[in-house]
Amino acid sequence: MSNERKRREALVYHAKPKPGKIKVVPTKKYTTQRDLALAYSPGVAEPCLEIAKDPDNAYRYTTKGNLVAVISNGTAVLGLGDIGPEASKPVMEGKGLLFKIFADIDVFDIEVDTKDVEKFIETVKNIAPTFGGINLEDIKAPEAFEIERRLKQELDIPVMHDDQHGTAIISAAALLNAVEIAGKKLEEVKIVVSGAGAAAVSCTRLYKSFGAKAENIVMLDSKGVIRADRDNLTEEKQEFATARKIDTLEEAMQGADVFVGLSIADIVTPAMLKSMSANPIVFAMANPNPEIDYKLAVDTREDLIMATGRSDYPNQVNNVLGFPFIFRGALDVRATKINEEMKQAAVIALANLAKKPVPEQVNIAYGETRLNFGPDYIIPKPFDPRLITEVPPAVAKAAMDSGVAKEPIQDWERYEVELYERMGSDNKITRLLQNRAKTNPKRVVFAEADHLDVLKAAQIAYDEGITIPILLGRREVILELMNEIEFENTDDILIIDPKSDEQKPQVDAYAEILFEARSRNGITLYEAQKLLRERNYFAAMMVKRGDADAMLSGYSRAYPTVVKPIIDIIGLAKGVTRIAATNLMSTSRGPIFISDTTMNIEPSAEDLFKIAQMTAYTVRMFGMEPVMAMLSYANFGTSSHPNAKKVKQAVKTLHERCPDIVVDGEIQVDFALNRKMLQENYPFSKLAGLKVNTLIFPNLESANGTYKLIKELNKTDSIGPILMGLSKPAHILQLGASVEEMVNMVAVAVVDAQEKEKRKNQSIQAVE
Ligand SMILES: NC(=O)C1=CN([C@@H]2O[C@H](COP(=O)(O)OP(=O)(O)OC[C@H]3O[C@@H](n4cnc5c(N)ncnc54)[C@H](OP(=O)(O)O)[C@@H]3O)[C@@H](O)[C@H]2O)C=CC1
Ligand SMILES: CC(=O)C(=O)O
Ligand SMILES: [Mg+2]
Repeated sequence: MSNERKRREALVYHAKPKPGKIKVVPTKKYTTQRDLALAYSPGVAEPCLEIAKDPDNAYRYTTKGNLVAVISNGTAVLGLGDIGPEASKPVMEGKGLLFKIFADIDVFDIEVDTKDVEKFIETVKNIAPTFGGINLEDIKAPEAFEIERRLKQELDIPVMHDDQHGTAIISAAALLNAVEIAGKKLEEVKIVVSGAGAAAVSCTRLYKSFGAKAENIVMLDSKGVIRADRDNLTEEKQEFATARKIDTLEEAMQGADVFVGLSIADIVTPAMLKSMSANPIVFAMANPNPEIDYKLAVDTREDLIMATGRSDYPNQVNNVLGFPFIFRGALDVRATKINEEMKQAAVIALANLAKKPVPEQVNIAYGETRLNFGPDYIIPKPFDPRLITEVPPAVAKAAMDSGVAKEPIQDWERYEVELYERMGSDNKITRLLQNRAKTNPKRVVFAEADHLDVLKAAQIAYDEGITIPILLGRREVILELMNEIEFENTDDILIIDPKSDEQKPQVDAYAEILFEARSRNGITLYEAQKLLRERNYFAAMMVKRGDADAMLSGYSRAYPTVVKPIIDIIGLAKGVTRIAATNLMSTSRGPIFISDTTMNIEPSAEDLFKIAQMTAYTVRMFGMEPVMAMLSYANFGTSSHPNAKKVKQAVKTLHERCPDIVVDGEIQVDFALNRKMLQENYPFSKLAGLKVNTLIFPNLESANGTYKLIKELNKTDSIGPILMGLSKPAHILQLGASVEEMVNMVAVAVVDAQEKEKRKNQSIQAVE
């Protein structure tokens, strides 16, 4: 993708559909007059009075305990420098987003228009009562040191300058591991630190606390090596001044074991890398562009252990891995500060986590086959779901042990469950799906590629490495639209117009195949030729013949007109009598599959059994184990109506023929989703104590209505309908689907193709 396109994409992302990245969402009911009388006057006076009596009650009655201020004056924004408070807002909103998605912490971002240290401190102190913690961000050195020191001293809530300590914690964990992999000792390695600002000073201090020796460290600022005999050094720079008589980065790098970059882009040359010792460690952490380009560095030396602050290369050493989890632990024990013990505990927790076997989910999320502790994996990945249960407890425990926890944790097991459950609402399923698709991209034929949004989806999926698209439609229209959206017409992308003369030989060949298969079903060769000029028939035949791996259609046509060619040409998988569809909803309690959302109007007990079985197959395709409720208006025999009995029969068949599927019913939806209700009333159920993730509805109206209701009311992401039961991957888009929905469906089609390839000779029936 060109830099100009990346630039525009970033601007559109921030501008549309609403400007910015975060919003405030009420957490209490507010529908009735009674609710409002509690939420606001007169009811609100009661918690006010309680807090007036004892300010600590703010933690009980308000969001204070889970609210962090991300505060900046915009003087050192990433590596962009002093760009001012307004210009820093996208970064601060970004930190807010990361706090929320990784640790469920709410954030107000605050941009303060002053460079005056005293005024800044006063502002933060004045607003501190609102917050449970203060995250200082992108404030330049040396002011950052004084601001943080004073605020820590004068406030009784955790205050952390993220660029100093977040960065120090992550890079220290990475350094401990990198040194071990390089077969060296931290006490002995020669370290060059480029930058003498907030991040660099704090990182170097933490490395020293883990054993790095002052005499082995050379630090540089914009003027060169910080020598002890240099004039006008700040207190912090004096702390790291070297006695060596050298001036330049080039000289400092000779024979060095470690380079730590927290300065600006592109100041390290290949020649400098070559002059370093064997197995050198390079952390080029300037953002957004590192001190040396990742590829240039790894091409220069094979024995290099390389990390950057970026997410698009291995070893992202970025404070995103730290601040959400450090604050989570600190807030959860109401720590009055974030002290050295807590930081060191976070370092050790992170370093150790990188050495543990990586869950498959993380491999999938990063499109890796196998992440293993080693030169390309020295630190956990930010999307590792174990971070939330490993780092905050370590930080919380250190706070308790060092006496700064006002509310110590009593039950660690329960705390771990709480931490885990906080993460239910993120969109990791979409991420998982797209990344799994990327591991082995497939050729997807887009039957309606002459529609702008379909083409945009194909472009994104292609850019993301999910698919190699085959574009069906009028060639000149497709080319014009491609030009409009700067979708480069590369050699690997096929454009096919089944109606064109050029395509006639292939249409005729496909028609022969259809004619041969269907001539005894009343189809003539002429009719077959006519059908094959129709794009859905053509696309389906491409998949059938293996000229494409999957097809996608339905954006501009009614469902039945797309289903028919798919069934006619591709046909059902072995053992399947009817196809069905499931929708994956991303809900606040985690992902939920809903079936059958589009195909079977009034399924029989046998149909319900098959729908459940096919859905279980699809759930597993997403790397999850199904925990399935067979829904009804009745619970376990409370009604003898045939509708309830039908579900009961389907459950019986499932229990008999598919003992590997965790499934039960007939059950009402609230009992299925509310673990407490289920446990209290039906403790014998196979679902008791489990988190249901799959709902099989008794008929089409209820399943279809429910998924659309959830989607519209909650504005939840929905992936699907995912067609189940076909012999080859074909998926149907919702009429007028959004580009985002279509990209997800491309990923579904690709993953489906990967799975079908894997199980080539197995049919769904084989699991019976
Ligand atoms: N990966 C990560 O997680 C993080 C990365 N960073 C990155 O670190 C960098 C610094 O951030 P921060 O410490 O907050 O900013 P500061 O403004 O506090 O410090 C910047 C430092 O860089 C020095 N510098 C500027 N030019 C050069 C040069 N040519 N050679 C050597 N040093 C130079 C400055 O020198 P002088 O003192 O002379 O002005 C100053 O010491 C940024 O690029 C930022 O994106 C920061 C935090 C986290
Ligand atoms: C990552 C970060 O905080 C920075 O680059 O400033
Ligand atoms: Mg920063």
